[in-house]
Amino acid sequence: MKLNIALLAGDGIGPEVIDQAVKVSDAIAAKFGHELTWKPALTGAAAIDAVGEPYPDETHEICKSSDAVLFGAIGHPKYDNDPTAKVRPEQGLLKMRKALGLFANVRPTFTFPSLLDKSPLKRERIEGTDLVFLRELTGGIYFGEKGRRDGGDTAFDNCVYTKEEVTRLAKKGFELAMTRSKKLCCVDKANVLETSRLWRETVQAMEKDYPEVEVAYEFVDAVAMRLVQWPNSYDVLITENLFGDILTDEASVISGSMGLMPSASMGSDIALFEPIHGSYPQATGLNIANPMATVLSAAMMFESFGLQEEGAAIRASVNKALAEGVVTEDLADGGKSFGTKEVGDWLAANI
Ligand SMILES: NC(=O)c1ccc[n+]([C@@H]2O[C@H](COP(=O)([O-])OP(=O)(O)OC[C@H]3O[C@@H](n4cnc5c(N)ncnc54)[C@H](O)[C@@H]3O)[C@@H](O)[C@H]2O)c1
Ligand SMILES: CC(C)[C@H](C(=O)O)[C@@H](O)C(=O)O
Ligand SMILES: [Mg+2]
Repeated sequence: MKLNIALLAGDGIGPEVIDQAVKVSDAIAAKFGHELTWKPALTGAAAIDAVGEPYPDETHEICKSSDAVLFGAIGHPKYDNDPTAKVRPEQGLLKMRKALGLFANVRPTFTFPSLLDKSPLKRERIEGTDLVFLRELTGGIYFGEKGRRDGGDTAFDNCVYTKEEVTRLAKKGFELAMTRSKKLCCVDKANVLETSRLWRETVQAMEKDYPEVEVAYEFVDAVAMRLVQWPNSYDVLITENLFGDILTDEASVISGSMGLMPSASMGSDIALFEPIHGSYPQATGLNIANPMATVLSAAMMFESFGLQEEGAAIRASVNKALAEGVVTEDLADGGKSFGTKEVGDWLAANI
């Protein structure tokens, strides 16, 4: 297969982890006879520095004309520590998601056999965990009207959802549930929020179209607790943008590290693949960041093209590295660790 992939490395550890995902993907292409063409493009703080905006038109054109996008991470402390900055790297990420129509963010949480005793949660709690969040990605409080009034002393962020936005995300959730254990959990705050009541009523109305799917409705605060208490009681979870952002970082603890969890953002045309973590600025240039979340995002990318064997080969290489202790310091428990690049080299060599 010939594939053009837009490559948005971004900031902080973004370029380091992206390099490893490219290396592993190139090893896959060589082994399985594919032709990958990488199309690098600017985003985030790096794009602001270069051209004054975090998601330039040129980057958008490159994304649109590619078969998929592989994304590292964006964000820089100079913006995090300056709440008054008007142009921010994160705006680029949000603009990109909206412009590419990436409304469904698929965030799986799973465990790795060799890491079951590395999680801060007990083995018997996490063993067998294999759940998927479908996080709504282009609506809600992230995209509602925001601003200040009263001379700047009052701030507001509106949370807005339309029935159509809920329906298209929930449809993906029901469809995914049908391919798995037919269990769907709608996570909301319908006891308080009007937008959540719209979510609940919309999902309830869709139940009749999927009679085999058992739907549970749970409040987000309770899910935050049960997720770490009984993670393997969940399978497919659908939720709005902000709840999904928070719960998926929490869920990464189950696997053992933020540096392990991949994601796919789907729309009607193009899909984007990215780790769920950020630019981890403290690690920039130190060759210590875990590249596996980005490498596994590349596995999801191959699988999205129907290339299951290719995805499986990447997952097998990651599992082997974890089992043999070829890990970055986040998983080394103070013992022997390898650099970002060395883990990437090992993964590519073991494809
Ligand atoms: N999708 C994105 O690009 C994205 C996601 C989250 C945060 N951000 C941005 O990243 C910057 C830093 O945010 P943050 O510190 O809250 O989140 P972060 O995900 O960058 O880091 C949080 C913590 O997770 C761990 N971690 C993250 N990635 C890791 C990796 N690859 N290997 C090992 N450990 C890893 C580290 O302990 C780190 O301190 C901010 O500017 C934020 O806006 C971007
Ligand atoms: C950086 C930020 C805008 C982003 C989000 O909140 O969606 C990040 O936390 C993520 O999870 O991709
Ligand atoms: Mg996040």
